[in-house]
Amino acid sequence: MPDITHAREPRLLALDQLLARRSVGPLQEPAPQGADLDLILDAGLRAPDHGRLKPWRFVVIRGDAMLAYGEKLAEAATVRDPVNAAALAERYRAWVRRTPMLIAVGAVIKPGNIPEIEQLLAAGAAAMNMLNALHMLGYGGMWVTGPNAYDANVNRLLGFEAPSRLVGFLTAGTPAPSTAPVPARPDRAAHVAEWKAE
Ligand SMILES: Cc1cc2nc3c(=O)[nH]c(=O)nc-3n(C[C@H](O)[C@H](O)[C@H](O)COP(=O)(O)O)c2cc1C
Repeated sequence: MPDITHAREPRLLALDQLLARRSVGPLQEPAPQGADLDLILDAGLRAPDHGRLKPWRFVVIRGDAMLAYGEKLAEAATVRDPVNAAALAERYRAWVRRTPMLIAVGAVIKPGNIPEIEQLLAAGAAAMNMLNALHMLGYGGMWVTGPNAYDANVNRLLGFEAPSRLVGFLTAGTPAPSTAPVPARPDRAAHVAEWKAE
């Protein structure tokens, strides 16, 4: 990242950080822990939430539990997709071995006036806040879903009984050296319009 600390007025430094965020695939140890991890989780808990339902639920998976979690994913794959179970099991085992930490993010859905989608969006906003916090603290991570995020057995394993559900997993760790080019950011004009009265 370019050294922008002297080029911008102080109130824009956080925004510069935000604009520089990108997802990081290859990660290495250390993963955030202690006070850093608390800050990241607290950032998640600052997400907006209609009706103050506090639907956010974060499940941290790390250390030895990562390997055990990989075995559970392998079991879930056997039920979900028996034909490809062996290949999927190997893929998930390899994935947990190279992932320093996971934060599973979901919403505990409460019945009532607040539509389910708004509770899921609140969980999504929490995920985004945590990705930004990871980046701002010098860590890296990426929001991933895939079949496990939609698998009832995996949801249940992590404490999400329908209608409560996962919105995804955040990988978390320290960015590994990478030569992959940084993708260009979207063109603002392609995504923004201004509505005007006729
Ligand atoms: C809800 C959601 C689910 C995602 N699931 C995956 C996934 O399973 N695998 C993947 O490679 N990228 C997934 N992505 C995309 C990456 O997290 C990331 O946003 C993308 O690679 C673009 O990188 P950037 O964040 O640096 O722009 C997902 C993104 C979102 C918002």
